Amino acid sequence: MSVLTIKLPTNEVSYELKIEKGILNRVSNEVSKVFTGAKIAIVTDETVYDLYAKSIIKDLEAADYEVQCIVLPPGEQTKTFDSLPNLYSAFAEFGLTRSDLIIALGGGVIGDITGFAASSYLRGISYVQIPTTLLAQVDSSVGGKVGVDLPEGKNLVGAFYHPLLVLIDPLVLETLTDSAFADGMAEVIKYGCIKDLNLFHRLMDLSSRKEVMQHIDWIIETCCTIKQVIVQADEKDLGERMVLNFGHTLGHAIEAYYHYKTYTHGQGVAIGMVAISRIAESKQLTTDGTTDRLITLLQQHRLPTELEDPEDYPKLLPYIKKDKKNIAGSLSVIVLSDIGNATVHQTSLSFFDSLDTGGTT
Ligand SMILES: NC(=O)c1ccc[n+]([C@@H]2O[C@H](COP(=O)([O-])OP(=O)(O)OC[C@H]3O[C@@H](n4cnc5c(N)ncnc54)[C@H](O)[C@@H]3O)[C@@H](O)[C@H]2O)c1
Ligand SMILES: O=C(O)C(=O)C[C@@H](O)[C@H](O)[C@H](O)COP(=O)(O)O
Ligand SMILES: [Zn+2]
Repeated sequence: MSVLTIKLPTNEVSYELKIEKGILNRVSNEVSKVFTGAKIAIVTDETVYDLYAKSIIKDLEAADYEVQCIVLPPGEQTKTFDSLPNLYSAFAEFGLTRSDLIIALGGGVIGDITGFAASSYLRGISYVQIPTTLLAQVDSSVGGKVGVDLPEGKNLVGAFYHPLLVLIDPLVLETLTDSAFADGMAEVIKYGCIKDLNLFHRLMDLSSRKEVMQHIDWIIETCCTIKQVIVQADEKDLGERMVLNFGHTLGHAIEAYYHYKTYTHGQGVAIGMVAISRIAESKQLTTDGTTDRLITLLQQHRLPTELEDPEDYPKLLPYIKKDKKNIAGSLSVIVLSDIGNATVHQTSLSFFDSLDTGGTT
């Protein structure tokens, strides 16, 4: 088992990320080390419920916890404000108190909405993340960003609220669809781009999902370690943490413009990383050839690199304006100086003037 400890000096929060094949068989044992209450509400989606929730419920009940499972529809459409009242009511009907626990069992959608519900129910109740997608295991379950989407923009309502514990079982990745697996690879590739040339090179040597899975423990640990270091240095996203948003200014705009139906988060980020790199390269902010290297790697891992309809690029501008990194008229965009090195670049909307061609001038 690999254990990473996230320590946040600002408010003395500290929690462990445990990565181990088969750890899902011992949830009650791991939970009992950090939680002494009686009731546990599990929030999951229909797909994950059928695959994994039933045995976890059995295990927790056998350990004498009183368990209630709340099952939401799968997909990004669930990560909205409208899903919250049902969640809060289910917690209240179950009689969940501040000494009880919520478990988020699922991908990033379940982790984000459940974490937000946990942050606000009774003004804050403890929760545990059990991420079941690659994306959630390398990114969304770590670092405490929780929230929901609005039609106006992605993650526009949320909080920083850290879990008590994160349990990562790489075995559950076997049941992901190829598309969901590729979504996670978009964030893995992002880590290589922003911080780790060695990771980028290793990913170039892996061309199939099977090959990636042969190195999955190392990949998850490497990504989580990068995120751990960044989050510890800048928990509230005021500086260095913004590099984790590489590709997201456009990615989030893409998701919102298509009403969270056409492109997944991973796909949006993949297309966003390419477009921003093209623009930055044309402005000599990024080393020549970087975008081509990125495109090759993304395609190798079955990710899109362009919008299907290039005429839609300029339509993203209204959403770019609403990006959370924009403060008092100044836009922060994340650019790579080269692979492995990202910086926060202060600019204005004119940075995106060549967006009508996806960044190609
Ligand atoms: N909080 C953060 O720091 C952070 C970071 C990155 C992404 N996110 C958010 O995460 C979300 C995307 O997460 P995602 O890609 O995990 O999507 P998701 O949660 O929608 O999961 C994708 C699909 O996989 C299914 N699934 C989950 N686990 C499975 C398993 N083990 N086997 C088979 N099917 C499984 C789900 O039912 C769903 O249909 C976005 O909303 C994004 O904004 C948040
Ligand atoms: O943890 C972070 O910080 C990130 O930016 C990670 C991103 O991959 C993630 O998609 C996050 O939810 C984006 O946050 P937002 O603040 O841009 O909504
Ligand atoms: Zn992301």
